[in-house]
Amino acid sequence: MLSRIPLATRVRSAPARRSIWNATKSAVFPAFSQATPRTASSATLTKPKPPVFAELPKPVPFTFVEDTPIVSVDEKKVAIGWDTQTWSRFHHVWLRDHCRCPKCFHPVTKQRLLNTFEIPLDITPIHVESKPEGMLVSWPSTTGHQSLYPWTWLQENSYDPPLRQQAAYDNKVLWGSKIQKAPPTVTYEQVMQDDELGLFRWLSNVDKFGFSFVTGVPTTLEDTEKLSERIGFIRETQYGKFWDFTSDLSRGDTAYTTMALGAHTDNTYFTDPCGLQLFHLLEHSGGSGGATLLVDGFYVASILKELHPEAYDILSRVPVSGHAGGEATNFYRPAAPSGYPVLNHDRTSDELYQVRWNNDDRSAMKRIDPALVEDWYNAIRLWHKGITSPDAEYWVQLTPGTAVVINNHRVLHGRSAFDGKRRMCGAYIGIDEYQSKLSVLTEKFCINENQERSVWSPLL
Ligand SMILES: C[N+](C)(C)CCCC[C@H](N)C(=O)O
Ligand SMILES: O=C(O)CCC(=O)C(=O)O
Repeated sequence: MLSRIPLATRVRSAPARRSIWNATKSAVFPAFSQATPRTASSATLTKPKPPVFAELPKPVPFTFVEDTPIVSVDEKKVAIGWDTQTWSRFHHVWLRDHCRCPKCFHPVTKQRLLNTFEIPLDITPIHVESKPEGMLVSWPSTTGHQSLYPWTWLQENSYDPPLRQQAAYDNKVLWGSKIQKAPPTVTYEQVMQDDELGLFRWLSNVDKFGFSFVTGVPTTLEDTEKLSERIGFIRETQYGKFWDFTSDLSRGDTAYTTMALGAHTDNTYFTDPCGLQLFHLLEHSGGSGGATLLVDGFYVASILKELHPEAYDILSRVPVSGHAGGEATNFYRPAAPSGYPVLNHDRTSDELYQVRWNNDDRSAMKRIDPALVEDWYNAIRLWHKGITSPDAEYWVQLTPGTAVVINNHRVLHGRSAFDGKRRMCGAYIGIDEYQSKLSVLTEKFCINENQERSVWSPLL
């Protein structure tokens, strides 16, 4: 029974997650069997519920040291003993390059002033001292250069070993169709408040769940545009800046028809697909359908990784290109001639950070390795079964006054076919603008409590 799965499975370490899925693998994932794709009519349509606050992100506490740590120096590195089991090692050249005294690091612009390339690769400290406020390093120099590194900063930036792999405020929660019971929601009034706490709750929802509703939005283009701009400036594209669209094929895209659109992410034809996508249904009269579909791509990917690791690997390796070619005056395709994989991972942490999937906009696979063609088609078939499974699909009927913002790098969206007059407005926001606003609000409410950004900020 699906009900045995917690509403939203907090992403913890893989073993913990695996134990949840192993226990219910057969019961939970008919998705990868012969599930028949559903339309909104076979789904239980719901309307967004009253506000559900995701608790604000709590910083992962540093392992504060009882007394000042032990430091020891060899010819290449400084070793710091946090406790008898935990040590970090920092190369001398790395430490010198990361000095943040006002001569080496601009205190206002937070930019490096030091000339990295004048640091001798074999530089070695004259003296290293463990002090209550941090590690004090004295360097060979005519001016007696000293660097003081705070202990929390050294823990944050420890790379050998990484001590804080997971970003201190990364609290992603993967979800399936059961999210419908308590979808992340804030109110327009909260979001528009001057103190920005409501805005932080909204973006914390998006950071955690990949989407969030906003209820009580005035049903006007102007107010919806203002709501979008609370996050950051709107990204203008070939579809315009703030869009107001309907099924008139005014643009060369099936979004401007009454057709159903399967779960997809937008802009797979851009090198940098938009980060957030806001939708606000202004009107739907004289017809039915047009329900909105949301699917957590990270959730489906983690199940695929569990059940079909070989398919997950193919989707993570084989690049796919896309195009927007429906208008004579423009033609879009990504900078990488082969495109980008469906599943994209951070190069060092291997964390999945972006899903790119729109089978309608996919271009001819003319650069695919012939040896991978059959495996790739098998892999996308498994992916399709996952994103169209009853376990993953969350269908919701938007109504005027409730907007939804979606992280287009994680959550796929779609809609059921419709008839009648349907008018949707919304906007794209770049992923960097979204993450910048979230970082600033995290600093304000979780790190600095409205203080000025320190040169030792964990964000730098
Ligand atoms: C959102 N708006 C209606 C303006 C444009 C929709 C573009 C849809 C396009 N096929 C894509 O997947 O990016
Ligand atoms: O019309 C809708 O509800 C969504 C359209 C869509 O998927 C898009 O614009 O990308």
